[in-house]
Order: sequence, then C-alpha cells, then structure tokens
Amino acid sequence: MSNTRDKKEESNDLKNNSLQIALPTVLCNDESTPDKPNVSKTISLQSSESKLSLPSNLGTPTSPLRLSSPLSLPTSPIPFVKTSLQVGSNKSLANPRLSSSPVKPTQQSTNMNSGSATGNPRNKCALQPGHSLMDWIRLGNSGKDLTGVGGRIRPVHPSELATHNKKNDAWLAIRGRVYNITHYLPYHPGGPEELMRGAGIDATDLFDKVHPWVNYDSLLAKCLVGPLRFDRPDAEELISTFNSSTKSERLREPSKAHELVRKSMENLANCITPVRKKMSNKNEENAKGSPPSKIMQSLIHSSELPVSISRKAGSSTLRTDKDNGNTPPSLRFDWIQTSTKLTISVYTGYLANPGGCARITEGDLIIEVVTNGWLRTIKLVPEDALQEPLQLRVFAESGKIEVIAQKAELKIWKSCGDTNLSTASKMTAPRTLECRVESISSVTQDTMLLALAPRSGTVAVPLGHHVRVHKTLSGSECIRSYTPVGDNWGSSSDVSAPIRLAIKRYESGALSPTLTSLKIGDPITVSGPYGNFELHKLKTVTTMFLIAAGTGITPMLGLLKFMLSRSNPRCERVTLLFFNKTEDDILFRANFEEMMNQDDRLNVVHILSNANSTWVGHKGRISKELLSEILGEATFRSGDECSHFACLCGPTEFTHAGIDLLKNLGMKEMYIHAFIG
Ligand code: HEM
Repeated sequence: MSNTRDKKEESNDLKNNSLQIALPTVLCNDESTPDKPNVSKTISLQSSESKLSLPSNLGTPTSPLRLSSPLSLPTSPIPFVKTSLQVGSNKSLANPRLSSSPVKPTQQSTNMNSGSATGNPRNKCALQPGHSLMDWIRLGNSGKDLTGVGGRIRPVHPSELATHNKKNDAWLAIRGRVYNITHYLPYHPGGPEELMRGAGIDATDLFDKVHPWVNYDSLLAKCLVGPLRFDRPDAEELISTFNSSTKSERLREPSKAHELVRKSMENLANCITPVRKKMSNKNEENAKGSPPSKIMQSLIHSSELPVSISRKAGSSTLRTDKDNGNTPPSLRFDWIQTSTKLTISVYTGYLANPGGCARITEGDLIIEVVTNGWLRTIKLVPEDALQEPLQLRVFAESGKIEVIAQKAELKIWKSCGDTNLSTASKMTAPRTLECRVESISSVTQDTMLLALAPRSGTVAVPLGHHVRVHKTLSGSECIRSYTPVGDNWGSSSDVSAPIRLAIKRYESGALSPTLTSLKIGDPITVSGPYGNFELHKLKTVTTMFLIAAGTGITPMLGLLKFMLSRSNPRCERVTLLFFNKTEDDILFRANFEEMMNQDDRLNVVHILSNANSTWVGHKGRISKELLSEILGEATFRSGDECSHFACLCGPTEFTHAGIDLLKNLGMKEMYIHAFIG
C-alpha cells in the first residue's frame, strides 16, 4: 500500500505523526479448542413463593442448553463463589457481616438475631403495596434522582461509604461500585432489614452468599454513586474508624490492612471479569425443575434487565511465559441475554488491548478479535434471528470486548446458538472497511470531527493505534493516518458512529480539504488497525506524562481516559503538556477543562508558541526548562521509574526533542513511547 503523504501537509508544524507499521505476516497453525460440553447439574432453591430450578452447569453453545423444564431458569453456572450456596445450612452466614468487612460490634449482635439469611437464606419478605419490581422500574424511569448526589458519578472513599449506614441514607458497595440503596429498601424482596446489613460496607461477599444470581447492577443502575476508591491510606482510615486499636497496635497486625486492600482489589477484579457462580448440586431430586418465582419471571420478561446467564462458552489455548508473542494469547467468551438483546463477552486478558469488529452475515454473528497482531474469528449461528444495529464496547483494562446484538423477536433463548472459534492466525494485512460519514462537527476553526460508521456492523480500534483513510483523487489513491478520538470528545457526544476522526484542514494539503468537505452519507474507505503501542507496558504505571503538539493530541485522548479510569493499579497523576501555536488551535480545550474540574489527578498545561498578548499561560517551545518546571525534575529520580511513563506525539523534530529532554531529565527510554511518523 503506497503512502502518498503530501509533502506540504507533512511540513506543517503540528500534525498527527503516528508511526505506521504494517503487522507482520506470520501464519500460525494453533488450533483453538472450545471447552467440552459439561454435564448439566441442577439445584433447587426453595422460596416462600416457588421453587427455582438452577442448572449448575449448562454446557457450551455447541451443546445447546438442556433445561429440565421449559420454565426453569438458566443461571450462571461457572464455579466461582468461594462458599457454595447451601439452603438453610450455610454456616458462613452465621456472622451476618463478614469478618473481612469492618463492623460495629453493637450492630453485629443486633443483626445476628434478625431472622435473616442467617437462619433461612430464602426468607422472602412481603412487600408493601406499590413496591413490586415493576414499581421499582417505574420509579427508576421516573427521572427521580435515586443516587442522592445529583446523578454525577464520582469516586467514594470507604470512609465516606461507612457514614451512609442509616435507613434514610444508605449506600453499599458491590464489586467496586457504590450504590445508594435508600430508595430501594422498601422494594427489596428480602426486606429492608436484610438489605441494611450491607449498608455502609463493601457488601460483595454478603450479596454473593445470599443471591449471587441477582442482577444488582441492572436493578441499581439508577442508584450508582460511583466507583469505590480503595487505596492503602483509605484502608488505614477505615480500620481506624471501626477498630479501636491504636495505630501501633495495628502495625503489629499488618494482615488486617493487607487483607482489606486485597479483598477490595479482588472485588474490583471481579467487576472487570465475569462473575462466576458456583452452585451446589444438592437437592438433585429437584432436577426436573420448577417455574421461576414471580419476581424472576418479571425479571425475564422485563426487556432491560439481563437474565443471569454468564457462562464459559468457549476458550482458546493459553499463552505460556516462553511465548514471546509467537503464540496467540488466550481468549475465551461467554454470553448473557435479555429478552431483547444478546451480549457476547470476549475476554482477551488484562491489558491485551484488543480491537475488533462485529457484523451479521447471512444471519450469523461474526466477531473478529485482534490482539497483538493475532486475529481470531468467532462465528455464532444464533438460536433465533439477530439483527443490527450491533454495539461493540472495549474495556481496555480487563481486555474484555462486548458485542451487543438485537434480537429480532422479544423472547428468552435456551442457548445462544452454535459457536465456532477459529484458529488464531497472524494478521497478514490490515482490514479494509467501507464506511459512510454519519456526522460532522467542528472542533476548532480549521478542525472537523468526522464520525464514520461501517456500512455494516461495528468496529473498535485498539488503544493507541490508528487507521488510514483512503480516497481516490484525480485517479490516484491518497492515504492519511488518523488516530480515532473515541467517545465524548468534541461537542457532538451524541454520535454513535464508532470511528471518530479529528481532521485538520490544510488549505494546500492533498487530502484534508477533501475530507473536511465531505457531507453526511458520503462514502469513505478506512483500513487498520496500525500501530505498535503496547498497553501492557503500563501495567505498573501510576503516573503518566502525555506530551503532544497540535493534532498529535489524538492518541493521547484514549490513553488519558484509560489512565483515569483504570482501577488496578489506580492512577495517581496524569500530566498533559499540550503545545500549540495559538489559543484558537487548542483542540478539545473545553473537554480538558471539564475533566480537570471533575478529577484532580489530571493536570493539562497549554503551551503556546505564538500566543497573543492576553495569554497568561506558558509560552515557547519544548525545552528542558519547561519540562522540568512543569513535570518536576525530581519526578524521574525517585527510584520507582516503572510507575512513570511518557508518551509523545507531534511533528518528528518535536517528538525527538521531547525524547532527548526526557532522557536528560532521567527518564529511561523503555518508559517512553513515541508516536513517530
Ligand atoms: C448485601 C446485602 C443483601 C442481603 C443480606 C440480602 C438478602 C436477601 C434475602 C435474605 C432475600 C430473600 C431470599 C430469597 O428468596 O431470594 C433476598 C432476595 C432478593 N434480593 Fe437481596 N439482599 C442483599 C442485597 C440485595 C441487593 C443489593 C439487591 C439488588 C438490588 C437485592 C435484590 C434481591 C432480589 C431481586 C431478591 C429476590 C430474589 C429471588 O427471587 O430469588 N438484594 N435478599
């Protein structure tokens, strides 16, 4: 593929200079092996209303679900929960608050006699009239603020969580997310008293012991306050809130703090990997199953609430330490459904930085996943018809890809259908995708945001990678590289198109005048992904320096969001140094300001080379003085280099100068990534 970069365009001092590297063309014969079907086991849970039959192992999609009764409810069968659910005899529930959770002794003893899950975990409570599940859904859709904090998502310290432990002000945390449960209390089928046992604490284990299958995240979606912030100082603080021992005493018992941090990390990890539930296979006499309770039936028929199906559907070979990238990394997938949607989750591994695309071809759902140059295809022949639009979401930290497809008919399927996971092969050439312009908006006076949607299906580019735009002009193909900016950058955050490119118009450029003159609906060809950015290099990074010039900002946007949202390790600081000529050239300035207001870990510093007299910020070009003043010379000499990382993108001379300066300041080359073109 020839790159006909316009020289004049090249010479402009501020542009996107991402390195363009075609992926190597190595073929691999590795055969991925979906898991063998497992034998289905069933347990029965007694409730005051009905028996609910839960097959504990559902086989794979290639061996469709065998339900003992058409009405029995398939649920999450994957072994996970540390203690299995044993009706009426779970000794671990004898202590209503788990030992790892901080408790007030007085509360503890009161709760032990509450006639709760302690004695009979299936002890359901009569709800007051007007407090059915449907009423709760209605309340959620009423527009009422159920978060109690204005609906703005924000991190919550465990110490703050602990203060919300009263009936008129109750929060709880499950898998790293904090919910305001105050309004849900009268709607809780297990009764408000039971639910209050989780108030003010990380209630993950408690919740999982009673009813791991309950879709709390859907039920409490409108009550989300924010992520649970759990770092070591907080753990100390929390312990001192609940533990009367002095600090020196606690220091003699380091295991408590460690245990608390470890538990929280575990819960956070569960948040980004599928929740696997182990069901006991006791009570096998109920193997024939019985209809689900009314509550569960309404959950099934409510189109927005997922039915609890999360199961291992297939997996491929595991990578060993010796692999050096020459064998494909592991991949597995599972699925979950509501009556209107089917979601396939593909797990590529922590920081695997996947990209991919999904489409429906001749009724089959085709998902292509790319990790580190390896391509795998999952083909799903669905049990019933699926239709577009498809949604594809990538969770960069966990390496999970979620493909959401619409069901043609509103119903619950017994299985997702037959799936086939292809052999992994090295990508021999980037993919070409026919797109059309879905929306156009302006970012600055000369930069447009072009949202491109594939003609069919949907696509996701790995973080820090870019695409090329191809256009035939006067009989010859013209190609330019752009890094997609991702969601919520620029003013038109309502755009659903997956590829969003910030394109700066250079009047004398070969392609940019054409691209910035495109109209909605115009066709455009895109290829990719390209790039050599390795996300796993950020494994231990907690401090990030992003140094960009002009449109060189585009690869930084995704990294910035990734750093601020990652949970393990939690990011401490992101400093973005953004070089431009004039104030008018600053891209996404309003977005940066808004983000800085919301998150004090982010510092964006603008430096102008051609500032007007009213500019009070930094002026000049990249220099040692400027970098050491803003980044702090001592930063790189602290001895924990592997927690620091720098990325640079801009004109070639700018980037090279930046690398030299960072090295001069003591930063090691291995902790610097340059997007060089
Ligand atoms: C963490 C503290 C919690 C405790 C101790 C607790 C306890 C209980 C108990 C004892 C039951 C009755 C047993 C049964 O028949 O299922 C129950 C049912 C239920 N709870 Fe909770 N619960 C807690 C949190 C939650 C949360 C956060 C939600 C979701 C928002 C929730 C939703 C439900 C639902 C939907 C049922 C009915 C389940 C079914 O029909 O099988 N609970 N809970």
